[in-house]
Order: sequence, then structure tokens, then C-alpha cells
Amino acid sequence: MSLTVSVFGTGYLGATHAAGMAELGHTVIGIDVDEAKIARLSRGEVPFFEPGLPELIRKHVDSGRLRFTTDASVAAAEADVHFIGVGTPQRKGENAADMRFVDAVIETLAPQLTRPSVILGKSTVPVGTAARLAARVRELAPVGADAELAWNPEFLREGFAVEDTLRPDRLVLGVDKASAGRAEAMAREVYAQVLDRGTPFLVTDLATAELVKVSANAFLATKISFINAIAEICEVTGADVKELADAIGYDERIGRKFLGAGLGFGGGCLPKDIRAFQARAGELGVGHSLNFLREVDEVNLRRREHVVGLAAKCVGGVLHGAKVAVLGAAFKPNSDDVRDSPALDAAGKLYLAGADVRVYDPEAADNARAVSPKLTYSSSLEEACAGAEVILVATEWNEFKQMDPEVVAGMVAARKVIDGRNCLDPQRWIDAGWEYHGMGRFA
Ligand SMILES: NC(=O)C1=CN([C@@H]2O[C@H](COP(=O)(O)OP(=O)(O)OC[C@H]3O[C@@H](n4cnc5c(N)ncnc54)[C@H](O)[C@@H]3O)[C@@H](O)[C@H]2O)C=CC1
Ligand SMILES: O=C(O)[C@H]1O[C@H](OP(=O)(O)OP(=O)(O)OC[C@H]2O[C@@H](n3ccc(=O)[nH]c3=O)[C@H](O)[C@@H]2O)[C@H](O)[C@@H](O)[C@@H]1O
Repeated sequence: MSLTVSVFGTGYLGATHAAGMAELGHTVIGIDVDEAKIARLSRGEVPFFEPGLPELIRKHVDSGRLRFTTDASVAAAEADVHFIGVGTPQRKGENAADMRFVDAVIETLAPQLTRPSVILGKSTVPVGTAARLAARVRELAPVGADAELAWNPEFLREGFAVEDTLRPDRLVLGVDKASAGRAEAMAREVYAQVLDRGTPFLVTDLATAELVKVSANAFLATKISFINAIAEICEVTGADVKELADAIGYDERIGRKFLGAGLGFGGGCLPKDIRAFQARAGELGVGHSLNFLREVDEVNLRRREHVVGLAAKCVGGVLHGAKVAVLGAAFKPNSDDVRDSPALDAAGKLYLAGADVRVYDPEAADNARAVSPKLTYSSSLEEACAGAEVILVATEWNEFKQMDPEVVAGMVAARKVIDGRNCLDPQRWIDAGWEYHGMGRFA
């Protein structure tokens, strides 16, 4: 059945979810407080880079099935179900999540509800948030609005956001067990096409759903830091972390995914989620349970220092004045997101050490310039590499993976490359006369 759906927040998650809902046949209203973003989306433009999303947004904006507004009352009046997809960033100077934006949606939306409504939270939140908000909705919603709140965490990856939204591995819905069960019925209707394909649908209590989300991200972060910790051992023993990861990854209980050693994890989610999780555990009096996540964070941040140390070694110990090309600014390829980007962080550290840094990223330069305006950005690979004494591959874009070492050799002043993502073929670069440094291999 076709429903009318609203999505609050039109960032990476919200815009993708709104387009996905339209693709599933629903009429969708995307709401954001950012007028410029809404204006662009209304013209069918996506204000960030996400493969496949512009086509989907344009298709559904043109068909009239998807529209965008800053006016929350439109959603309150028209939608059967409201998704919350606003940001939950790390609070300045603290580990905890900033809940202002999620709270603001409830404070704005709930009093305006005029008909029986279901609110489904998608943002990643500290455990206990959904129960708190469910109570607040009951307080604020006018009589007759009969509003029910449930939590439906999102697991999409940037770069694969459309695919993950339309074909998720699983759907999780945390419901208030004391409720009338309308949220579950509504979620089943909203996701009918996805469920018809046999997608696992797990209905839990509110706290479990919130914890599923942060546990999944904590596990992924831990897996990455595990292999990066092993990479540190490989670096001092001459072992090869990639071969090691292949070998342990064949064990199905371990699995090969997320065992990519390198510059470590970044982005708008993994780093802030493991910190918020620790903060919440502390508030709950069980901070000790998640002490290991502090170590996960530390191992991760050490990788950024490690590549700076390697770069210094490559230029004879003195970074001051050394020409360094940093290839990549995004936190991962196929995204223009530079939030907590290991690439940009490493570039910033090199700059602070006095290096003459040139950063090139095929998509993320504008975002990078906004957060790190002092760095010098190049508009092409050639420009960044011209005269470089060392190259750091910091984000594994295809453009970098496909570089021909013979061709790049003609651009640089010295054939020295640090493969911060283990994405190049070491032997090919060595054969072309390069000094090659990998992560946890060819150290
Ligand atoms: N980016 C991702 O890949 C994923 C993100 N998440 C979670 O989803 C949430 C959103 O993340 P992103 O989309 O990356 O953040 P984002 O920062 O890209 O987007 C958040 C959007 O919310 C808008 N907003 C703020 N207050 C608002 C309000 N009161 N009403 C309407 N809109 C408002 C902002 O203007 C912004 O456009 C976070 O909790 C995040 O942890 C979960 C899974 C994947
Ligand atoms: O909650 C979220 O927002 C999302 O966070 C991550 O998705 P995302 O941040 O888009 O990116 P990932 O693909 O998980 O990569 C995160 C970081 O880990 C790094 N990484 C990943 C894999 C690996 O083996 N090694 C490694 O260093 C990447 O380069 C990147 O910097 C999760 O994978 C999603 O399931 C989740 O929904």
C-alpha cells in the first residue's frame, strides 16, 4: 500500500532514505531546517556525493512523489509515518552525542500532529533515548493524534547508501512493548517490498534496537583496530598483515571483511558512535564494560601519526619544507564526506610539521577546504604530485588504485610512496623503481 511518509533531516541518511521511500512507492516529504539544502533538493540536486542518489532524487522529484520543505507542519498534516534522520554529532569537547537536533524534531512535530501517527527514529542515539522520546510524544501530542514512537536504526554505508537502503541485510524495529502495536504494523507496510524479498525483520524492545545499532558500529570499529594493532606488530617483525588477514579471514567465524589495515576508520559515524557509547555506558554506571573501546580509538588515531612518521623518514627526517602529495581527503572512497577523515587529519598533521602539502581528492575538495582551509588543494593528480618528494595515498579512490607507477614517476621529484590504504600493487611500484611503504607490510 502506498503511504505518505515524512523524513526529518536530509543529510546523508535522510536524503537517501527519502529517495528510497519514494522508490518503494510512497509519497515522501523531506524536511530540513537548512533552507539552502531544501532549495537544492527541490530542484533535484543532491548537496553531497553519493553514487546513484542524484538519479533517484531527480526521478522522484520530477514525478512529484518526492518533495522537500522546511515546513514541519506539512509533514504533521499529511504523513502517516514520520522518520527522524537528523544528526547526532559528538558534543564539542565531550564524548557524548549531541541530542539537540533529535529533541527539536519531537518538540516541533509532536504538538502539531492532527491524526493517528507513527514516528520511527532512524538516527543513532544513546540507549534510553527512544523511551524518553516516546514519553515526551505522549505528553506533547494533542488528544486524538494517538502518536506512537518506535526505533528503526539505519545500517547504510556511505558510497553504497542507495543499495543498502533498498536492499538492507536486515531491518530492526524497537517497539514500546506497552504500545498498541501500530508502529510495527506501519513499519511492515512501509517496508512491505523489502520484507517480501525475505529480508530478516527483527522486532525488539526500544533499548535493544538502540543497542543493536551502536554495537554493530562498535564491532566494526573494533575489527578495524584489531587488524591495525596487528599491523603494528607486523611493522616491527617484517610480517605481512594483508596475507595474515587473508589467512585468518578464511575462518568463517572471523571473516575477511573489515580487516583492511591502513589509516584506520573515520567518518561521521564510527568514531563518534564508539565515543558516545562509552559516554552512555559511563552514565549507566557500567563504563568499565566498554573500556576496550578507548583502546580501539587510540589504536585508530595512532595510524594517522604512523603515516606522518613514515613520511618524515622518507624525506630524511625533516618534514619542514618537504613537498608531500596527499592523495585523498574523504574518509573513504565514493564519498565526499570529510568528517573525522583520517586522510585530512594526516594531511593536517603533515602541514603542522611544516611540510609543503598538496591535497587532491576527486570529490571531497570543497568539503575539505571548508574544514581545513589552510591546506593547499590541487585540482588534479598531476598537480598534486608535481615535484613531490613523497606521495601518501590516503583514500583508496579508483583513480589512485589505477595509477601507473611509470607515469607518476614522471611527475615527482622522488619515487617514494606511502600506501596508507594498502590499495596499490607493491611489486609493480617497486619494479618501477619506487620506495614503497605499506601499512603492516613492506613497512
Ligand atoms: N551517514 C550515514 O551513513 C549514516 C548515518 N546514521 C545516523 O543518522 C543520523 C544522521 O546522519 P547524517 O545523515 O550523516 O547527518 P548529516 O549531518 O548529513 O544530516 C543531518 C541533517 O539534519 C538536519 N537537521 C538538523 N536539525 C533538524 C531539524 N530540527 N529538523 C529537520 N532537519 C534537521 C541538518 O540540517 C542536516 O541536513 C546520525 O544519527 C547518524 O549517526 C546512521 C547510519 C548511516
Ligand atoms: O552508522 C553509520 O553511519 C554507518 O557507519 C559505517 O558506514 P560508513 O561510515 O559509511 O563507512 P564504512 O564503510 O563502515 O567505513 C568506515 C571507515 O572505516 C575504514 N575501514 C573500513 C574497512 C576496513 O577494513 N578498514 C578501514 O579502515 C574506512 O576507510 C572508513 O574510514 C557502517 O559500516 C554502516 O553500517 C553504518 O550504518
